[in-house]
Amino acid sequence: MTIVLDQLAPEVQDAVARTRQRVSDLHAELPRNQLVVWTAGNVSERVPGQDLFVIKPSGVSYDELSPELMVVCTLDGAKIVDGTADSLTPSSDTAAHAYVYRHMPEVGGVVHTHSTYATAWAARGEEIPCVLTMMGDEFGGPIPVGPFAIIGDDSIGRGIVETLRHSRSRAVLMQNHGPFTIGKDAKDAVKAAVMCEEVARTVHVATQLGDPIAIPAEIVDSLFDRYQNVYGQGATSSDSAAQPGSAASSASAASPQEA
Ligand SMILES: O=C(CO)[C@@H](O)[C@H](O)COP(=O)(O)O
Repeated sequence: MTIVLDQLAPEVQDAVARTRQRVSDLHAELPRNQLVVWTAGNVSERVPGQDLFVIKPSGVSYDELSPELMVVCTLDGAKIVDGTADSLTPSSDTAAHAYVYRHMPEVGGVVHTHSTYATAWAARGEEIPCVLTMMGDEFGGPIPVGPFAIIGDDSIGRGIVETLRHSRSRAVLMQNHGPFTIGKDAKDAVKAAVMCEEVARTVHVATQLGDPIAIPAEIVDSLFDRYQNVYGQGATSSDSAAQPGSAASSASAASPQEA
C-alpha cells in the first residue's frame, strides 16, 4: 500500500515535520565535528510513535541539505510519497538503518560516518579496547568490530544488530567500512559517533606510545552505571533516559523478530 504523507493524520504530519527538522540540523554536526568528507555518512531518526523514519537523500552535499529534502521511509526502507521528487533517492545505507529500527525497538536514531580513526580501526578489523574512563562511561566496554558486509541490502544492518545485541556499546566498527552508532534518538546517536571518533583517536595515539592499560571490568561497570544513571542534570532529564545498550533499555526492549 502506498503511504502518502499528505493523507496521514495532522499530528503524524507534524511529527514527521519535526523529525525532518531535527535530522536535517543534525547532519550539520557531522562535518562540524570532522566526521565526514564530501557526501559520506548519514543520520536517521525514527518518527516517534510511527513505523516511519527520516534519513538524508543519497549523495547530496551537506551544504544543500534542508528539512524539505529529508526522505521519509517505512521500516522496510521504502520511500513513501513524502513531497520530495520521485528522483530523490534515500541514502544508500537506508536498508541498514531500516533493519536496525525493525530489530531494535529501543533505538530511535542511527548514524554512520567514515571518521578517520574509527575507520582505521575498522580497516584493521580490530576492536577498540576499553582503556579510557570515557569509554567506560559512554560505551561500557570495548567498541566491537562487525563483519564485512555488502552495501545496499540487509547485510550491514544484520551485522550491526548481531554485534550490538551482545554489547553495551552504542558503536560498532563495520570491518573495512566504518562506524555505525545507535541512540535513543538521532542526537544521541550523533553524540556516540563523536565520542567513538574521539576515543578511537586517543587510543590510537596511546598504542603508538606503548601498551595502554586495560580498565578492570568491575570498574568499567561502575563507570558505565554512574555516567548512564547519575551524570548530568538529574535523573528526570531526557539525557539520562534509558540508553540503547543499558540495562534499563534491555529490560524494556521487545525481542527481535527476524534476525
Ligand atoms: O559508506 C557509505 C555507503 O555505505 C555511505 O556513507 C556513503 O558514503 C554516503 O552515502 P549516502 O548516504 O550519501 O547514500
